[in-house]
Amino acid sequence: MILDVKDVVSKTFDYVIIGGGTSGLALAARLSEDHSVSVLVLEAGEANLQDPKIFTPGIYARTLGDPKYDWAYFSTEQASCGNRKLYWPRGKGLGGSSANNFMLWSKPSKFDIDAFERLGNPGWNWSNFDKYTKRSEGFVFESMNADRELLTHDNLSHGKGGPVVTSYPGLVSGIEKPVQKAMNNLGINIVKSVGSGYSEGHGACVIPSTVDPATYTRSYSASAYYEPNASRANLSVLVSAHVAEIITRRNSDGTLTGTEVKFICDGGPHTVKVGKEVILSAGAINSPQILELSGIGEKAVLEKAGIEVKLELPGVGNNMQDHYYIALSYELKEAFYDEMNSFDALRNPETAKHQMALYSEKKGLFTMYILGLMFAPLESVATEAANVNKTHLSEIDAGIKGGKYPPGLQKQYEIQLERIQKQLPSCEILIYPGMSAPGLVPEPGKKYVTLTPATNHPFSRGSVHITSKDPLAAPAIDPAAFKENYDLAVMVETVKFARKVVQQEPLASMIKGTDLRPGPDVQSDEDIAEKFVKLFVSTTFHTSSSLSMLPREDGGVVDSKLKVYGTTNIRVADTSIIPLHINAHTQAIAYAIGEQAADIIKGLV
Ligand SMILES: Cc1cc2nc3c(=O)[nH]c(=O)nc-3n(C[C@H](O)[C@H](O)[C@H](O)COP(=O)(O)OP(=O)(O)OC[C@H]3O[C@@H](n4cnc5c(N)ncnc54)[C@H](O)[C@@H]3O)c2cc1C
Repeated sequence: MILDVKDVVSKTFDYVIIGGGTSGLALAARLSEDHSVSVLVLEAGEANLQDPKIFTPGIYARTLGDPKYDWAYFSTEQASCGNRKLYWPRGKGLGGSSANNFMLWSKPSKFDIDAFERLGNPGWNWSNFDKYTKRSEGFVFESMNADRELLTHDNLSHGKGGPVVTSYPGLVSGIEKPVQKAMNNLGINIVKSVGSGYSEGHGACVIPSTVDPATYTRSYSASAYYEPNASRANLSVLVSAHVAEIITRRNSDGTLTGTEVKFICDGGPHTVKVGKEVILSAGAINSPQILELSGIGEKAVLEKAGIEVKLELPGVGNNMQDHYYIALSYELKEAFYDEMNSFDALRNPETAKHQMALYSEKKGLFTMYILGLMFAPLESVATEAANVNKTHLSEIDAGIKGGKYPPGLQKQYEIQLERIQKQLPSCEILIYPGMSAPGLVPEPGKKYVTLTPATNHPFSRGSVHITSKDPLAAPAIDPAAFKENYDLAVMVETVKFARKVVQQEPLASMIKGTDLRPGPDVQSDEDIAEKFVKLFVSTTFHTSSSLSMLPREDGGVVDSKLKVYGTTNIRVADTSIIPLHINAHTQAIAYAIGEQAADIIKGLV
């Protein structure tokens, strides 16, 4: 149940979970299945339960930038992105980023998950990942979905009984098939599903979203893991409780034990006592921030911020990775308006009102969500792949041979080079039915389609660190996007491929003119990089790895039991533990991490 601050202050809870987000609530629900233990979740945001802004597909983006739902961070100035500060949304409130994400449910390739184990983490492999994602997923194949030729799925790659409901949309836009066919003309396979983990799953596909088709509302960690268990006497939640620090005791062997958690609520600082463990699930931006505020991290960072160094752990806040995307929007020809549904219509208040009335009958545009994706290796999208590899991977190779990289990073790079050699997918294109290019405004009455090229396996590594001892101050997020030239080159090639796709039939005949941005004048690789990618690229919001699960000597922060090195009872369970990024969107893995963490803490694995 949701408690009042006075019911929490100075009390003891066996497990104190910091952050009621995607992984945090999955973990809280599983731990509280054991009625003999008490679990407290401290969430900085509000409860926001049963909030139409969160649960209505079609208007989910409206929570972005609103401080009630979004931390709305910005990165530091990025030299390789036109000196821009990139907007960096993170979900705030119960559900965390599962409450404001775009709801796509995607799973990576087996190779990417098995890489976790190869990097020194026993038990973090495909077979366990598959087990835990299936434990969280409740896939529903809704028979009312008409287009069975498009809406393929691989029954075996979905969980059926889990609390997070996934489904295909009630209304399909109609643009996916022409795009798939256009991609197919360029040699991309149309595949039944990419969820099985095996590399043959590459290609153009459709994927489900976390929407319950019984109501066409978002299924997210608050509705799936918290609300059904809210009446458990041993599951307590305090919202609007901003955690400032984990208070620790030093043991005779030099290790630290978390004894209390300090948080700010109702204007004042308070503490709660830790009975057994404290688990950080504040996400890839805020979990490192809280560790640093607690005196655990890189010495220089802590000292600069005026924080006493209690435990030197240089990996904290480093090795941060992300995916990046850019949008190419196209106007559709009027002749195709009748057969194409696009989100653009919802910008008209009258149409939105009409569609909302249809939504109450589970019909119309509010039951439509993003569906089409493509995952492919560089070789499938770029005729220039061999050149790109030769030019830019030789820089990485030379760095490895010259001992430029620390040993932990070198091991990650060796795996990344191997996956490139095996031609595993790292380029992605998402099909958005409508205009979705930041800063571009659609003309009323018109319909658009947007292709969003994205890159999944950057060599660049960023960081997130505190710059002050004020727990309410935003940390400095430095993604170091395109620090490695290879990452920029892959993005440029994926953009070029997307442009080729729209020149293929049957899509070509449906498109009016060229991309609205960057437009026909921007053609050379250099121009695409300088005048488009660097100026308009965005995070895909899949920030990871800022508290990497790796051996300590490889820059790791947590071990394979998710325990922070040098501590006896502080763990991390969220996407910050991912040691090497994956070729999938990250909510499925965030749930799987919460599930696996619960089994670890319960001593089941
Ligand atoms: C806009 C957006 C769109 C996305 N779209 C998709 C998508 O379509 N598909 C997909 O698979 N993935 C998507 N993602 C990514 C995915 O949602 C996230 O990777 C995942 O949800 C992160 O889970 P987490 O548990 O690590 O963190 P979160 O879910 O972000 O949880 C962290 C929680 O900790 C709380 N917190 C932070 N600091 C404190 C503090 N000091 N004290 C107390 N509480 C604190 C936060 O408020 C939050 O509730 C998207 C993400 C965003 C932001």
